[in-house]
Amino acid sequence: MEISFPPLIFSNGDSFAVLSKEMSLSSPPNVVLTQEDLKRLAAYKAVAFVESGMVIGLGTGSTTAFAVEQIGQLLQQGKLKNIVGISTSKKTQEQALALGIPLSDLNTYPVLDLAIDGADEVDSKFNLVKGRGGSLLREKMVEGACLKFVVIVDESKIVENLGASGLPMPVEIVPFLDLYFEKEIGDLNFASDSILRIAGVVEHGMFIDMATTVVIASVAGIILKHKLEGHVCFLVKGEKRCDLLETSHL
Ligand SMILES: O=C[C@H](O)[C@H](O)[C@H](O)COP(=O)(O)O
Repeated sequence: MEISFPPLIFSNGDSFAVLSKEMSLSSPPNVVLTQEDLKRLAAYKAVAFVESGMVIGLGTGSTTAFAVEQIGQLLQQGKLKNIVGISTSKKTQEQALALGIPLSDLNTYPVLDLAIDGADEVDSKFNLVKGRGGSLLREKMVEGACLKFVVIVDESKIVENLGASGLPMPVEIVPFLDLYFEKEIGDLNFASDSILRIAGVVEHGMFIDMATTVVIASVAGIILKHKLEGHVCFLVKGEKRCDLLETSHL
């Protein structure tokens, strides 16, 4: 769906400037984009993939909250119609209901058109670490059932290899346990199998080969990476440039 891009909001400390589409995108205000600004930009870009009639997986976290908010607003404005959301957490469910987004579940809709969610780490092959915000199992169930999975992150989430951040790998068990790796994770599938074999483990936070698109918001612009189509679109200060690259370069 082609929707008009919402005004870009640049913040600098306490002051915010709004760059509307009528204003020149080639000369944005001389302000620094905060991480919140970047999360919002990535989220809004992902919502452009939402079309009327779709069943949408609604992720969890501070980045996804901007996307849910935007979907709610587009529904209220009549720019989106007949959307059904499948939420991945109680928090997202509450936000979606407050915005008037109709919700359902995987029993009713076993296949979703699209899911939008944030991530804690994204590697060069679109593998993810998720769950540091406390949601993981429902995210994996919902995002494993969608045809397209758009991941929205600011540039701080990009890593060479999963585990590079040194932060805990979320593993859902009873009770909750954080699993630490001493170094970056090499063989993701081996690590996954090993963790899942531990008694009591329900699921872990590695989302291996699930994401189809990653939207990365950086101070230089928005980068769209599509895994299957094998190309990268750069949106730098509103100017769209598509470069054809081999998937292996992504
Ligand atoms: O458990 C939380 C989810 O996996 C989030 O999508 C992830 O932690 C990223 O969250 P945020 O957008 O708040 O950084």
